[in-house]
Amino acid sequence: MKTAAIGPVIRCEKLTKRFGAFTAVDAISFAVAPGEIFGFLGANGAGKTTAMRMLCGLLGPTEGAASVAGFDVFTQAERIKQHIGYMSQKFSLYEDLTVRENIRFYGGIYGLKTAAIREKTDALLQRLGLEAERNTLVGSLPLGWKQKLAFSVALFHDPAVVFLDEPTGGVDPITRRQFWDLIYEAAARGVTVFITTHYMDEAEYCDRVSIMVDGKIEALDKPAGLKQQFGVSTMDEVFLHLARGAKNVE
Ligand SMILES: Nc1ncnc2c1ncn2[C@@H]1O[C@H](COP(=O)(O)OP(=O)(O)OP(=O)(O)O)[C@@H](O)[C@H]1O
Repeated sequence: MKTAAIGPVIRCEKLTKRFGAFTAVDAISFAVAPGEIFGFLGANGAGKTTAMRMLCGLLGPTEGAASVAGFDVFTQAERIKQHIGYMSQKFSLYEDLTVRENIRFYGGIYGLKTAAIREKTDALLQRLGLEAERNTLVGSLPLGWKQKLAFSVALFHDPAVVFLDEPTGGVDPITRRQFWDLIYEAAARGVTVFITTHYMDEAEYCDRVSIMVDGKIEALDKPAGLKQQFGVSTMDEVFLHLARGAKNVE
């Protein structure tokens, strides 16, 4: 289900969220192109999850404007939910269901027909190299495999955009790199990828990276551009440079 909209798939203009007197997301503006891999970085408490929840149609903004896949976050939140995939830190696969049962369950939730689910399941298992594990309980899979499966399930209904909230927590850089092969494949098919991460190796893999500090976007560019801007050689240093001045660190 791709959007017919031409131009940015995600667009924010001074998007703001206040909780009482506290401004968690402070007038952020940016646009993300179709097929782009957009890294959304910031220290704990910077406001990333709040911003992401607004873009997913899960939390009403206070002010500003934003659209995702051509739908308005204020008035068309339900339409947004149909056109996005979402993978949270604690991805929502059922540990006590098998690989195949999980895929069938989510395919059903996304409204796919049984025949389509069967066909797509076979293709998915083949792509992930999990054919032999189709009847294995998800709870007994290694964490890296669960993450890959959760990502694939988030893409099962062919969304225009996939939001990934720290999708690779707790695995080693090699397993993260394998996960990123799947991200690149999805982006090459035109899926827009919006990803939060605390791993700077992952920041390097993004097309562009924004860095949020105390609710504001303090920097946004390609990784090479950010390093040049701050006169440093790693994304770690860029991040430390910006996050050091933060007030709302949790
Ligand atoms: N429902 C809420 N009510 C009041 N304050 C909130 C609420 N949700 C978030 N906040 C505050 O907003 C700020 C931003 O939180 P948010 O979870 O968006 O940060 P984050 O950048 O995603 O951090 P993390 O990396 O830890 O997930 C924090 O200070 C948090 O305490």
